[in-house]
Amino acid sequence: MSYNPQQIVARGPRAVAEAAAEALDAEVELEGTTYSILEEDEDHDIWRIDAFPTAEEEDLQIQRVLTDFPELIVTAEQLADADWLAMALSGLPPVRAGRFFVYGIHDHGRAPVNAVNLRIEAGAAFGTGHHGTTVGCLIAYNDLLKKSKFGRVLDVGAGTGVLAIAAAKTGTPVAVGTDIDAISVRISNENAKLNQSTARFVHANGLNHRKVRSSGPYDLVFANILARPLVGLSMDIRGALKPQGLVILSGLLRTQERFVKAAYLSHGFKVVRRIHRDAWCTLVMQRV
Ligand SMILES: C[S@@+](CC[C@H](N)C(=O)[O-])C[C@H]1O[C@@H](n2cnc3c(N)ncnc32)[C@H](O)[C@@H]1O
Repeated sequence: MSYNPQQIVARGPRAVAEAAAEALDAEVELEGTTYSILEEDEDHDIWRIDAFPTAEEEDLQIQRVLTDFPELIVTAEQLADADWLAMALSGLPPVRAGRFFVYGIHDHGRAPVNAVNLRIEAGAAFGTGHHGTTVGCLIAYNDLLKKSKFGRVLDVGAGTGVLAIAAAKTGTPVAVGTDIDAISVRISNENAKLNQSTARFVHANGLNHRKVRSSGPYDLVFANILARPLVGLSMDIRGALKPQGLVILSGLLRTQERFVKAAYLSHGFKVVRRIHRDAWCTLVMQRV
């Protein structure tokens, strides 16, 4: 029987929600699972995890991990088929991160005149700007832009394309993105057109594509994936960067910061900055 997609929501205090997020991340079988952790109610210390399983086994495994945290109140809602993720995200508010304002169709008309407006439709791709990792990348990039311009930017694991589109909309003439997921590549290219940006996306595992090689070397690489693939890609990212080039790494939990940092330090990078957001860490590192 086919699986009816559900949205699993778990609410509780920050420390418990963060511990549960770490437990989800530690499950190898859940490596590809889409979930987010956000502060819902600051006054009452209520944080929430939203998880979007796509198969029965994944659903059961998420629920099993969450039962180890009895302080969390867990609910599950049945979602309609097809564009279930877009539907789940359609009620989300727009996000402001530095100069960037990320919004969906439902907030068309609310885009401020003094912001770099990024209209991002999620469909089945990750990266509406609501996740701590995406926000971390946008904030890091926003601050780098105060001092530098980036002629060539690569976005590894583009999702909706939000980061490469942000680069193209802030003066980067060459912005290229890759994703291992063909649907994300299609959505990213659609979002690039929607935003009248020159960013272009190709289907690739990591940096392994002719267009990635021919468009480099890069001044800046974004890589918002997960800790283990980030470590695996560290040599390729170094090879794609110009000397003194920067990489913005995200997708790692705070608890994984040391592991990822060590790999990049050993390949000739230095730490420029780190940003903590929710349970997540964003690292800015420079090729030395
Ligand atoms: C956490 S999302 C980030 C999306 C977007 N860049 C953002 O910041 O919101 C990670 C994306 O990386 C892609 N991905 C995972 N492993 C990859 C790999 N080895 N090569 C390319 N893309 C990969 C996933 O398909 C997913 O779309």
